[in-house]
Amino acid sequence: MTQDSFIPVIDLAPAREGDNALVGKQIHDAFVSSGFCYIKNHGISDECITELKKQALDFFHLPLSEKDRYRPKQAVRGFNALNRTIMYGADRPDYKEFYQIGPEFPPSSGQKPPQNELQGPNVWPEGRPAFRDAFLAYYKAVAECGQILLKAVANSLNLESNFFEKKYHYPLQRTQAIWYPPAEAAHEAESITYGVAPHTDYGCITLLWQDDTGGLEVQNLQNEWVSAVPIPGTLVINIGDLLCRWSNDRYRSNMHRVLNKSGKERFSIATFYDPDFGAVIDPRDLGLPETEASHYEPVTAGAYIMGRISESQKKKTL
Ligand SMILES: O=C(O)CCC(=O)C(=O)O
Ligand SMILES: [Fe+2]
Repeated sequence: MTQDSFIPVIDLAPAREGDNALVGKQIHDAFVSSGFCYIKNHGISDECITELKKQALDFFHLPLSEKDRYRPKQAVRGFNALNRTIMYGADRPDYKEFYQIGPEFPPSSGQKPPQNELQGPNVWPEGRPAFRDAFLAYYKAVAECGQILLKAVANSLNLESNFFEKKYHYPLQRTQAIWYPPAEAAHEAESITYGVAPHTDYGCITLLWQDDTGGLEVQNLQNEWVSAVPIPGTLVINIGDLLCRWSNDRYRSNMHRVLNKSGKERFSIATFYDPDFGAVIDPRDLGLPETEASHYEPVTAGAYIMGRISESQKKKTL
């Protein structure tokens, strides 16, 4: 299998027009083997991406003391400084900074979802309305792309096209602007400092925009690292452990990592597009044949993701 077919480029345009069959087939093949694909015609405008990149880089280039005013009180909001996140199983922190936003549910919306650590007010840097506008515009645009993508994923699993819609009323969407500073000193001799240490994602689906620096690597079927090279005009899509579980292990939640060897800064935007806090994830939803036992008990998306976050935090030595 060539690297190109291992992480194929899939055109989302037919699915945007409501035709999910071809995209569903391509997604099926990609998620069974690598768990990764690129999508083009994702619908997020260049202006939207460029503006968030500009605003976020302006912020990341500020002195740490200024950025640190927006350190999260809650696990999933605001600014996270260099050397403060450690991947489960890793022996040292990731060499990255990130700024994260998530679902808010303002009282004016009239919606009363369950309150928990994954939902709540976002943190915004003072005096930077353009930062907030750019982040929120991207957050909305990437959610629209996620909804279209999930219809095709439903098709790929022989489910009704609105299967995921019913589990995504108040999605646990976390979007992170991620900055990997230049890291020459981080790659001396025997010691590797990862931008992100090898891991699988926790949730269902991840939509990633990366700049042209490179550094994202994915494990192939021989457990070798292959580069997910930047392809202009695309997003990288991968599935996480929760969709692997939901698919009764049909789909692969694949190991990946970031190694910024460029000597330059790298910028990416990761969106973890996950179901409602209370959505029940049960492999039996797939209509398993009688001969196929469900590999997992039902679990709610919120309990599962919170469990994974707190497990990873227990291992923190920071
Ligand atoms: O920045 C990237 O290219 C990937 C980041 C990633 O894998 C993650 O945050 O889970
Ligand atoms: Fe990841």
